[in-house]
Amino acid sequence: MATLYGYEVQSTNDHFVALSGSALKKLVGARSFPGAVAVNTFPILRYIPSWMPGAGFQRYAAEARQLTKEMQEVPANFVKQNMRDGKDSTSVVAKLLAANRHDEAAIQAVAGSAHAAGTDTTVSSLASFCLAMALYPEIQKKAQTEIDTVIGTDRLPEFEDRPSLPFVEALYREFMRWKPVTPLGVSHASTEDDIYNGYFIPKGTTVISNIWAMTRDESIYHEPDRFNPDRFFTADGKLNENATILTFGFGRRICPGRHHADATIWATIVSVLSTFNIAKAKDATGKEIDIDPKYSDGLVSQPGRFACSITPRSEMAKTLVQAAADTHDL
Ligand code: HEM
Repeated sequence: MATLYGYEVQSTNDHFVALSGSALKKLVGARSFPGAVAVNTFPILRYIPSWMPGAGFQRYAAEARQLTKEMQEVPANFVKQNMRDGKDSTSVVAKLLAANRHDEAAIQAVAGSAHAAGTDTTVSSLASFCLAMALYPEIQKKAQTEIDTVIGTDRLPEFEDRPSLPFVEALYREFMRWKPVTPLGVSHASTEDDIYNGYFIPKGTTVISNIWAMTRDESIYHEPDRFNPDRFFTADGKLNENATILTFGFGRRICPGRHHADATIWATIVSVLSTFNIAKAKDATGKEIDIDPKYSDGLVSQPGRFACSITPRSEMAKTLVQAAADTHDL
């Protein structure tokens, strides 16, 4: 929201977040997947009137359309007001509006799709990171030891530190593999007849990339359900060449926001690892609460809610976090 609209999200009860949350629930939920609703397979069904039994998809689509429209318009209006007040010239939408080279509907759609594509996906990957850290404390400790050794404990990590933190890098690759955010990618249709591995694929066929299966390929990932960053190291302890994050998709339509996501997610995990401990939460008797959240179906798969405890690693860590919050007026 800050990059696109120059808007700093409130930590609770944020109006814009609530609005985009309602739209995204419809856009990336289970019904959004090809084949999940009969009309996707039999397009003629779209002529069924919305009042007929079995035409729930019509009402779903109408609600999704309305929410998507609001999700695009409301933050764009916020930018326009800020520009009139002389408060915003640096957000993506402000720059595009000021350049006056595209019509406003296109600008709203570009910002809306970047926001829609980048929000739940990033949140899902960070939730899987927290889950992995709570479930595998020894791996968390190893990453923290690397950070403490390379950076020390008296400053927060910077992007320039990234090449010096190979274990954090492997940890990032591993949770993006372990729980792929988009298990079945985004479907496409073939634009012409094709033959692949002896299979005839007629023009117009829906093609689904099974990212889930790729991340579970035992010939590459031994015991694929185990969270194990060490699988990304060579025998002599160097990061291996397997740096492709499959969950960003492939080819011409690969996620264009992947560099933004990669930077955001890396910066978040390295900052959290350097300053906080993530652990299983405890019940009133002090016993650890087991966690094994169910992941949602749909275009974007997210873990259900789970309890965990997030505590500062030290007094110095508290000071660093407070100083960063003060600098950014949070
Ligand atoms: C963990 C984070 C993310 C994941 C896992 C992810 C994944 C994906 C995938 C699988 C696709 C479809 C690729 C294909 O068709 O093969 C996609 C498309 C897209 N992503 Fe991302 N994405 C993420 C973050 C972002 C961010 C932060 C942005 C924007 C800043 C973004 C913008 C887009 C857009 C606009 C498309 C549509 C591209 C097109 O249709 O040509 N994504 N993403």
